[in-house]
Amino acid sequence: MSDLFYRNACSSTNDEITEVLLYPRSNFVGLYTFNQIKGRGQYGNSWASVAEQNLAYTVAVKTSCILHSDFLFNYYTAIAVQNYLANLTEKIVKIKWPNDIIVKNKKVVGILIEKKKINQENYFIIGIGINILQEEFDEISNAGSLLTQTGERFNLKQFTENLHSFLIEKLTHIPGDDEILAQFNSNLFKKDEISVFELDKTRQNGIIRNADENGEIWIELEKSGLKSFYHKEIKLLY
Ligand SMILES: Nc1ncnc2c1ncn2[C@@H]1O[C@H](COP(=O)(O)OP(=O)(O)OP(=O)(O)O)[C@@H](O)[C@H]1O
Ligand SMILES: O=C(O)CCCC[C@@H]1SC[C@@H]2NC(=O)N[C@@H]21
Repeated sequence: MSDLFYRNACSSTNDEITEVLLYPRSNFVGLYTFNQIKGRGQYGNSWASVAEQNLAYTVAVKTSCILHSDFLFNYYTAIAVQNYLANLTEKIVKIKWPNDIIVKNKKVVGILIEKKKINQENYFIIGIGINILQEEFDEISNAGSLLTQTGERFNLKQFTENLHSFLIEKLTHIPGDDEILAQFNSNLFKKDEISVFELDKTRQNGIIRNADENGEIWIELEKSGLKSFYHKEIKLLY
């Protein structure tokens, strides 16, 4: 059983879902809008949305339903969204570590997972922003939408309802840690390709090898060999 709520406008769906969860609900509660006004990204960044073009969606899941470590749960959410998009398009859909979704080299999806206690219950609050119909990304150079990257115009409401059902199915059947890691690594953006990174304010070439069970990424760097990094210790430039 699930509930999916719609609002004409929201500040942030990750914040407003708290109000929805004050009342007894099913195990998976979704809230979405096509007009998010104060979207939040990772590390306190803001998440930009153009009204009636992009989706802001949050699904809340009781943490008691989830046995995995936080970052494996993060990885699994990214896999689920990647799978959903890959089923909709022939274009290449990848996961940029740790959890951005890239379609044909542009960031189309951002995911922000937070933990909150509401009414004595602990939740994973999974916020997913998807650029769907937006055509111009003047200030965000690496961003794109499903329209710019696939040429397809998806119906916003249908897209959201199908996404919600798909995610619930995925979150109801979470595989083991090894399987999550294997699926994550097989969809990793730039895996085994020469890339340019920024590390300690300098640039160097390297090759992404794999994400591991500790939440680190292993990169073979031209100058210092194979090393592992946590998020924000190294930046993939291109
Ligand atoms: N609608 C949007 N689509 C794509 N990116 C957006 C959007 N709105 C805001 N952004 C922000 O643009 C920035 C660029 O994304 P990018 O993936 O380069 O940053 P990042 O996630 O901080 O990078 P990294 O994980 O490599 O350190 C991010 O801060 C992202 O949150
Ligand atoms: O890449 C990122 O920085 C994460 C962006 C997450 C954006 C989504 S949109 C729905 C939910 N509500 C928010 O305020 N943020 C998330």
